[in-house]
Amino acid sequence: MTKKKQQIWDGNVRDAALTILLAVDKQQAYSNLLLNQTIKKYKLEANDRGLLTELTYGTLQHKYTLDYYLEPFIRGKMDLWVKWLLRLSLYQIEYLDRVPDHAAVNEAVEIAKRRGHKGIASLVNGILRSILRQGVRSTEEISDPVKRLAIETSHPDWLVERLIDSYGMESTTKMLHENNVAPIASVRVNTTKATVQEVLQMLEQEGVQAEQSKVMPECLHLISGQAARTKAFKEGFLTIQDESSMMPANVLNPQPGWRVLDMCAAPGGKTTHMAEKMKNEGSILATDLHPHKLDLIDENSARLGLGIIQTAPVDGRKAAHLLQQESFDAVLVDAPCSGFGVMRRKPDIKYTKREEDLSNLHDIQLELLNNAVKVLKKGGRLVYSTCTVNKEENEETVKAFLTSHPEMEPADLENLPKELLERSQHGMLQVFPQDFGSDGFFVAAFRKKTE
Ligand SMILES: C[S@@+](CC[C@H](N)C(=O)[O-])C[C@H]1O[C@@H](n2cnc3c(N)ncnc32)[C@H](O)[C@@H]1O
Repeated sequence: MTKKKQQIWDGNVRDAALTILLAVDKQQAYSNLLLNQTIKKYKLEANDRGLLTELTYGTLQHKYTLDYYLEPFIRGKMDLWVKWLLRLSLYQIEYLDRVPDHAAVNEAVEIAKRRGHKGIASLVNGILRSILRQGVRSTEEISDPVKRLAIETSHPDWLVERLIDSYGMESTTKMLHENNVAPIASVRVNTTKATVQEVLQMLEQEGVQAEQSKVMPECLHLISGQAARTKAFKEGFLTIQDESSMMPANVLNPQPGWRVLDMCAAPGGKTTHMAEKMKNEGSILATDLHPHKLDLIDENSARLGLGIIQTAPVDGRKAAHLLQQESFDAVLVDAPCSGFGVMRRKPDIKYTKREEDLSNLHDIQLELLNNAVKVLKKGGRLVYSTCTVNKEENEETVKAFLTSHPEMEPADLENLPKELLERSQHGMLQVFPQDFGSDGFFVAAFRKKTE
């Protein structure tokens, strides 16, 4: 790419990042979906894709910290887009070594001129140059340690307090810092089609460097390159999935020939994993509340060559009325949740979830589990999982569930590596983002008593 073209694209990337940030704020749009759409629409090349992702996630991830830095330099009201432009520019100045400060300021001024007028450009220029001269204030000025941690890591106060109550200051501090670090990209090998070594070789031939995880044997960590663009992906040799999300299928441990229900299945990451574990023998009914999401499961199973998955739109809270009683050997409830374990991937969660939403989620999770029990055969295995680190949705949902279901008992978490089993207690396992660099995730296993 010529130097001139690079410069033109640089401008577009920052502008595109600003458009995404504004849509996330104003329309509560999902940052990850908008990023993917923008990358497709502008047909961005690898460098620009990387920069756009970094600018969008980085600015969102550090929003409260950036606001704390900006506050002394802003007087009076300001349009929302100008505020986001300042955050975006200050993010580059404070966190990105590869962007020279003057380039970040110049780009901001150009965008301000294009989107507004000369007056706004001069305001943006003035604020950013003052910050460059004076530097930003230290968070040491915040005397309350909870508030300081909230600002330093850019999380809402109520969430920081809640996590400290549950896990203590040390773990919470590690977790909140980890939430601002880019996740490890990982993929799951489709073991019905090839071995781990074969898929590693296929990827290498396509210029993607990867290595086998030391935790989950079917998991590869990507070192460089993009799995989604490879022939190996298109031909169904792998699925893009976080390593923690590979736990539920392993813990449920469905065997070839079983009849399995995946109650909250879309987009089918765990459904297809289970089908692979079952060597594509038996049957899986994959249901989800939202009918339009079922296509994603069908697409994924077709790509992976898995023929045992059937999809149906079912509200899990009514599953016991719609499906046959005691007809499944195993049920997976990968429940809707607050997503506090995946804030690295979806930083908007930090700012949009409200504390009052959490007990509602707990109630829905219980309803789903109540229905799962009814369709599960005696002696059958039930696994409950969430991608959150919120005790109310994890341990407390399990406790309430077991209290109201004497016919169920906690079951051993089988089929997991030693490092994970050592962390489990009473048939439950909470993984934190700082443990293995994978998502924060919770899994619990139960068995339906035979009498
Ligand atoms: C955590 S996601 C599932 C991810 C999926 N298991 C995977 O591995 O790809 C939770 C899913 O639950 C679905 N859902 C929400 N409420 C539901 C309900 N009442 N019944 C069934 N599915 C529900 C959502 O549409 C969402 O797709």
